[in-house]
Amino acid sequence: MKRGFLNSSKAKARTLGPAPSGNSSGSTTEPLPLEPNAPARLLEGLATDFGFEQDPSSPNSAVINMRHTSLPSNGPPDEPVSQCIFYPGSKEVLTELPGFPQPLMHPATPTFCVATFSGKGMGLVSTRALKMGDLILNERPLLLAPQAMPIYRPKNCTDQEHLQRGLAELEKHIKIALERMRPASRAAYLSLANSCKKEGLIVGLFLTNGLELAGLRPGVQGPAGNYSAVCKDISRLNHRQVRVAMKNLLTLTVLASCSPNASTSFDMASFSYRLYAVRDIAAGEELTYQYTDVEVPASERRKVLKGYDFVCACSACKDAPASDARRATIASGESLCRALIEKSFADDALVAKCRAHIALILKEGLEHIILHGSLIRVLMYAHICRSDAKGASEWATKLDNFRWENHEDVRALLDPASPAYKKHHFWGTVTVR
Ligand SMILES: C[S@@+](CC[C@H](N)C(=O)[O-])C[C@H]1O[C@@H](n2cnc3c(N)ncnc32)[C@H](O)[C@@H]1O
Repeated sequence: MKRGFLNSSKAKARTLGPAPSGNSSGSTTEPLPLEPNAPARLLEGLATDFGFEQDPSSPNSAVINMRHTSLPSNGPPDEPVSQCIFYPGSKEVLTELPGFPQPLMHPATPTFCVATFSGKGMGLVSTRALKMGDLILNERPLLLAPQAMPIYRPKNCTDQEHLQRGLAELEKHIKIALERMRPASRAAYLSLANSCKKEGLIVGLFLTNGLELAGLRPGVQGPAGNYSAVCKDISRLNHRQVRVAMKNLLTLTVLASCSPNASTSFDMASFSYRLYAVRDIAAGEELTYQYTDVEVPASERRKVLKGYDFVCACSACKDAPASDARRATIASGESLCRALIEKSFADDALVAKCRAHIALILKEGLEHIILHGSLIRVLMYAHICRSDAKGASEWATKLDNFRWENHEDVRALLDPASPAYKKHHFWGTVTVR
């Protein structure tokens, strides 16, 4: 999953993109009656599903038959049913997964609560100390919808008109999804923050609170296949953290950050987001999430965050020249990984540079970025190549904590005495002088 909430209004306009060719159609289907809050129905599986008929009298509406689907869980009756507005084929991507939908997995003891923050509205706060890699929560979306509705674009339609039509189409579909929601889910959706008031309540809430989800539209890469998911709790995550006084543990202090302390992964099999701590988090710390690419300069981040109607006052934004320089160096780290791989991990100077790069990443509070995991991986290999199981297992342990990322399974390498080391194809390939 690509991280980040929806981008700025400008970027949203772009995601409406060129309209696919084909027949035009509209949503003529009457909304289904509200789903009764009946557990028995939940267990019937994928209970309700309907497509949209073509409407030749409405040539400017959707050109693809979107499918409204309720995705119930196989878990306890109070687990939310997700209302989904699918492109054709997306539902099948999910339902063909073994055991779909698999149950959610929850932390053994509660990890967070919702609190109100001055100037930021509500947010999430840790209620206990968390370690890097700890699961904070696992949540199924209230609503999943395309980031932008595929609509027909007449020849002389301006960008602005096209955007407005797309948003109107999106609103039409979200209204149907809201009518199909259980009352508690609908109330949760409607209680979220709206920083896109110009777009109206229904769409504004979607744009403010959606998390991008890619890879669910068969055969389509990029924005035209992307969805956005709105969740009850994860959508409450703010972008910059503050520390709140909790049980007299901490005083109120504004901490750094375009440097989030939490990150998500989307698990298709349970159709849910998992939120993980990306570094150790103290009890009472606000949980934060990145809304925009944090490797770009502060001025670019500011433009995106303007779409969310706030100016980030974190230390990286405040001391932009120094932080931008460090982040530019960090962004160049991919070439370091490549160079070390090209040298078959044998170059000690490159190994030292990778370590220094990780130190810089930690200094900037960018533990969650993909590059951090990549550097740890190449260092783990460098130790395996030098027949150093102890050193390698320390990096493997760090990599194993990257639960928010899909990386190779390193569990067999956590114990330095594991026989997996001597069998590893890199074992002993570099001679230590
Ligand atoms: C996805 S919502 C986050 C939850 C929201 N605070 C609430 O009350 O539900 C995004 C909105 O939260 C607010 N927000 C998030 N991070 C912020 C920050 N660092 N400073 C000020 N406002 C922030 C902005 O209004 C933003 O549009």
